[in-house]
Amino acid sequence: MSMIAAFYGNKSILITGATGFLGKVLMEKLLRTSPHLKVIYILVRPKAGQTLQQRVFQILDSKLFEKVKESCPNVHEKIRPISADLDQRDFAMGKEDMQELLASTNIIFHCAATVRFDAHLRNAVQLNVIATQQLLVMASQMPKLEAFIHFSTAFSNCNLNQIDEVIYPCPVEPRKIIDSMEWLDDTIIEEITPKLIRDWPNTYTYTKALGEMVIQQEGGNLNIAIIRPSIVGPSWQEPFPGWVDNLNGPSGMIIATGKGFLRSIRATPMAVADLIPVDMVVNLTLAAGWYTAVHRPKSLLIYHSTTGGLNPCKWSEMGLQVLASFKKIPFEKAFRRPNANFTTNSLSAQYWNAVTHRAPAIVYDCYLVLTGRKPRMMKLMTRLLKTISMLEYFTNRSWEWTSANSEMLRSEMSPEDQRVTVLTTQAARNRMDCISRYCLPLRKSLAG
Ligand SMILES: CCCCCCCCCCCCCCCCCCCCCCCCCC(=O)SCCNC(=O)CCNC(=O)[C@H](O)C(C)(C)COP(=O)(O)OP(=O)(O)OC[C@H]1O[C@@H](n2cnc3c(N)ncnc32)[C@H](O)[C@@H]1OP(=O)(O)O
Ligand SMILES: NC(=O)C1=CN([C@@H]2O[C@H](COP(=O)(O)OP(=O)(O)OC[C@H]3O[C@@H](n4cnc5c(N)ncnc54)[C@H](OP(=O)(O)O)[C@@H]3O)[C@@H](O)[C@H]2O)C=CC1
Repeated sequence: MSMIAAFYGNKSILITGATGFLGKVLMEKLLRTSPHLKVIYILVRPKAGQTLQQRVFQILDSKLFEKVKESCPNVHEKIRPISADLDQRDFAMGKEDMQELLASTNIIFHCAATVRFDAHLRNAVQLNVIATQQLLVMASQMPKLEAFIHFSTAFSNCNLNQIDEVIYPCPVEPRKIIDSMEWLDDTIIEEITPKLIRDWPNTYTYTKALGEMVIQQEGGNLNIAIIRPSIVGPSWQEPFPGWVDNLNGPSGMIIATGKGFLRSIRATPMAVADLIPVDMVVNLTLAAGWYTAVHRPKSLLIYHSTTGGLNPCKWSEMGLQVLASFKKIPFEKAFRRPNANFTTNSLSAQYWNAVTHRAPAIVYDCYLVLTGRKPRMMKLMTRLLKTISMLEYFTNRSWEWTSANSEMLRSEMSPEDQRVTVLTTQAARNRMDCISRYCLPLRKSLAG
């Protein structure tokens, strides 16, 4: 039997961000492979008029959980949602809930974060730094805690080119940033944000770097590991190939290409597109949780969940795959026939934006107005161009991530675990497979 799966049997596990993309896949895999685990506590906030229970029910009712429900029909009983808002002091949690968590938790997976690139620095600091700090305080009061696994990103140090599995210091101490957020007003924070974040491209990557420093400085004697995935894409194998449910990263751009909205993007064709399927990230996470708890490494270990260093895939390869896939199976009701190119300088990008994005949108909106309908294409294009401009930083650079810890982890796994738990290394060998799978699930789940 898998030692990792057996390890999680009989454990009480706390997951933050379980309603998010990675958190859901993590929860599913735990329930499917370790059906004897005691309980999974998930910190959930009510949202969009839905109660906690409605949110959890909707997640468990989704296709992602079909397989686990076959093998574990009482899956609802294993999940204990706890009302919590990570933006609030003590997470606005009830006293009894807090006491239960403190007394019972064996493993923490901290996935919650704001992943928006345009988040206000105050919000990004609150969730990606202060909430992490608060969770560490909680963890230090948990007598049964065996491991604390924190999700960061491979891009937390994207201001560097060569990134090792270590924590790099930030120019300003996290504590100083946290303190300043208390007395500075929003407008001043907006004004000083570019100066604070320096050569980080956005508040997301910057606050993830600060979050790592907080973990290092305030982790105390806790058994901690940090997972740094690169660009997380649809599942490769588990629970079935091609699951994805959001438009983050390349997904939204691929849909926009398939629908004929996106005709050009500023990208360096030879730059590496470091994509990692979500199930590989989850496999690495569960293995790291097991290793951290059982082997109790002397220092905090960081695991890169990346593919580029092993078998790099270029944006040009990805682009060709995407176009070939849409040629084979096109979207219904596309705006235009999918056809796109990469531009490499900002002048030609501006030209293509005017000619292939804005001009057709204006013409189409005029047509809508003339036929008595509401114009909408220019609004959509403006949003798309804003998103492209935020992603450009990542499509025009390459990074090298080392992966010694991930390789060490694999060598520590039992032969059975090595067989059933596909980590980054093998995923990289099948990268084209992962990429071509991007299009089909997106079409199925998001097109409309
Ligand atoms: C030579 C060959 C040539 C071949 C050529 C081929 C060429 C072409 C082929 C294409 C190839 C591929 C190239 C890909 C490049 C991508 C690079 C990715 C790099 C990523 C690096 C990531 C590194 C870090 C990884 C990490 O570490 S963590 C995760 C990273 N974090 C993110 O990825 C969040 C980013 N995003 C945001 O930060 C926010 O998106 C923001 C941007 C602020 C906007 O924000 P805003 O304008 O407000 O818009 P949204 O809120 O997004 O959307 C508002 C509403 O529109 C909806 N909608 C959004 N899109 C779409 C859509 N398309 N279609 C329909 N609906 C949509 C949405 O559903 C929502 O609907 P509603 O809910 O309102 O009903
Ligand atoms: N996706 C990717 O490409 C990558 C992700 N990562 C990291 O992985 C982790 C998970 O990312 P991903 O799943 O994609 O992100 P999602 O945006 O899909 O999920 C974020 C989760 O955090 C929760 N959350 C946000 N704010 C609060 C709050 N105030 N109180 C309680 N919960 C909150 C969300 O809850 P709600 O549903 O209520 O909004 C959601 O469950 C993050 O730490 C991210 O930095 C790293 C590299 C790449």
